[in-house]
Amino acid sequence: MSPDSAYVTPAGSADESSVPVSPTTLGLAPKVLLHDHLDGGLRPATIVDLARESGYPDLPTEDPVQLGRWFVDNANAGSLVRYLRTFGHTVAVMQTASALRRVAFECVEDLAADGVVYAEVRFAPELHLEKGLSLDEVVSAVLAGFADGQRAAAAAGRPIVVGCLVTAMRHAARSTEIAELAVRFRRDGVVGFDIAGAEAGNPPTRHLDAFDYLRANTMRYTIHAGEAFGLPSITEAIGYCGADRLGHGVRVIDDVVLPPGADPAATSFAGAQLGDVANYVRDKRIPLEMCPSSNVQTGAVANLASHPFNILARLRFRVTVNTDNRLMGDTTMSRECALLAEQFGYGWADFERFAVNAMKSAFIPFDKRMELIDGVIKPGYAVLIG
Ligand SMILES: O=c1[nH]cnc2c1ncn2[C@@H]1O[C@H](CO)[C@@H](O)[C@H]1O
Ligand SMILES: [Zn+2]
Repeated sequence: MSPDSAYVTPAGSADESSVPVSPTTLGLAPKVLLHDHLDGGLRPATIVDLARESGYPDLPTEDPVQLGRWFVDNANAGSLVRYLRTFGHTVAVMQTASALRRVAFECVEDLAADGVVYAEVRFAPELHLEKGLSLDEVVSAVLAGFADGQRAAAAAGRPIVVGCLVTAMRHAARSTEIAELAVRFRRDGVVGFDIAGAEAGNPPTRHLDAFDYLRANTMRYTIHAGEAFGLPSITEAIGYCGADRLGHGVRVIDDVVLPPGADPAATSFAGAQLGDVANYVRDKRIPLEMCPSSNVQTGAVANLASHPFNILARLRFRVTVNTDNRLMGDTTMSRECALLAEQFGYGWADFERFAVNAMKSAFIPFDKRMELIDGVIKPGYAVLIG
């Protein structure tokens, strides 16, 4: 998509003083990102540097442009399991404190440059122990990089607040240890916990001890659910495991019956019938961390046009827009917004709602969320709406 192609905001959704919604202006809008993987967002040139430094011999190419292409091509796999294989190369070069700190710093720099004002970035500490770091050393290195990045972004006039989520891999058996790690670092920048990895065959109920521990310690958590696997995974994540948010959650649409012939890009879905699970998710305002491009890449949806984002947004589920993996999707937060604008005709009021939804759903304290909503997000969209 060319950076200059502007869309026409649908008639009636904005007045004439409004700045047009385009990839460029979306880059300026204050955005809130809740679902972004640290090991899915490296700059290709950094991977090449780190591979050279550490003697990692297995990169498919040392040309950063071709390497970036390689990740996208291989992540366009139509299957979550194949998509996840590409992480072998990024995780391989993130095995020292200095590499982790650099990747975390650059992540914050890239998000701030894209107009993200609040982000929760996640990664799985257990994957970064190959060269002898301890779990605590891994988390400390990443938090140091986030702190460096936030200082640099503020100095550059693009302030951003970043919280860290620690992820446990759902096929492994370390989730309680990782939950304890999250709680241990709660005063230092870890704001929550997550489980990720191949969904089929690894239901969230395998990790009930970890979720019990987190709740007993009043720590918040999200669960990747309803991405590669259907509604039962969502039912487990919320009903048995008590997830505060759902990573993706797209399959909640399986519990919504639309009137015959409904167009997924419509502006209203009057007459839609929600089942018990969909009602529970909507009634309890359980945030859906939706990642449009990633869902197409893994085959969770056939294409963007058939993505349930718009249906769920119009039915007033608490939808949020996210990147998942910027490297594998060759994407950014503003690009994900631009794709949605193009597909579903969203204007600034919609993007403001998605940003406020995400900010309300963040795992930082209420007063900090309100500061960002009232002090940054609302004034930012007021300028764009005109
Ligand atoms: O969309 C996803 N679904 C499930 N797991 C994922 C997704 N994206 C990344 N990871 C997994 O999370 C780990 C920690 O960041 C990554 O190493 C990858 O295996
Ligand atoms: Zn994810």
